[in-house]
Amino acid sequence: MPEPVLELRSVTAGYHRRTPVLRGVSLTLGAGEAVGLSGPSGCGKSTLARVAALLHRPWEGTVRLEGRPARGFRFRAPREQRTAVGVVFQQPRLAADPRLTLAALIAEPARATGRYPELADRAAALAEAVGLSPGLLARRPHQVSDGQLQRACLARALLLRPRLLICDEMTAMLDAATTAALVAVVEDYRREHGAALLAAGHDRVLLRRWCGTVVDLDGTVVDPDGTRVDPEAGAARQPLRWRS
Ligand SMILES: Nc1ncnc2c1ncn2[C@@H]1O[C@H](COP(=O)(O)OP(=O)(O)OP(=O)(O)O)[C@@H](O)[C@H]1O
Repeated sequence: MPEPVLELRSVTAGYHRRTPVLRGVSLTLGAGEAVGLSGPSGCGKSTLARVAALLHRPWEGTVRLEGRPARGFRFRAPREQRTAVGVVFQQPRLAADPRLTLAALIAEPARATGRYPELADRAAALAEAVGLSPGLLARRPHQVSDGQLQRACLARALLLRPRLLICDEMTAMLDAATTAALVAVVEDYRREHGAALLAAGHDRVLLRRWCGTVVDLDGTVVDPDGTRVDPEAGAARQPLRWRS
């Protein structure tokens, strides 16, 4: 059996020691699997996404990527683990260097890993796939809309061909047309590369259509037709324990 792409075991994490946001959360994501993460505002979806992306160090528990324990978080995360995960956040403006043109923004991971010339064609192809014209690619973040900037952020997240894509409320600020376009780009990418997806969001309808399986952070699993698979866990507000 292949190793899961992502495995969180009994993760406890937060920002203030006395009030952890995540308590004993476990989640396993197999290769090619798509799981949606829902739950009320402030329940810890983004925190979980950041732990999984090695951007936030948990206080307890383990994080494994492709079978290997996380060897560090944030700037200490080793490059091969960091680049195995692509992340798109809710607010593109907080995730984009305002000095870069959109073309340079998309190519940023290639430059950071010394693979720029090699991946220049792929960066251009991704820019086209997300619907950015050459005119828009020459602009800087303050000269484009949130939706246009988010398109660039998605292209950037896919550049190094991550095995796991984490979309943390990627479409929360976008209109229906942009949402549909970006979801389609993610789906094409996953079909082509067999990548796994962890998508956090408020829009249960979109998450169900997109991911098939949606898990509430309170432990409730919701299957594609909206039925609660495990109502007991939800009622008891058990920590999330999702294993496919
Ligand atoms: N950097 C931070 N410092 C301190 N507290 C934080 C920080 N980031 C988040 N929190 C707190 O942690 C809790 C969980 O936040 P998180 O953003 O993970 O929730 P969420 O489920 O993603 O919420 P939303 O759906 O509103 O985006 C909240 O109470 C929030 O106020």
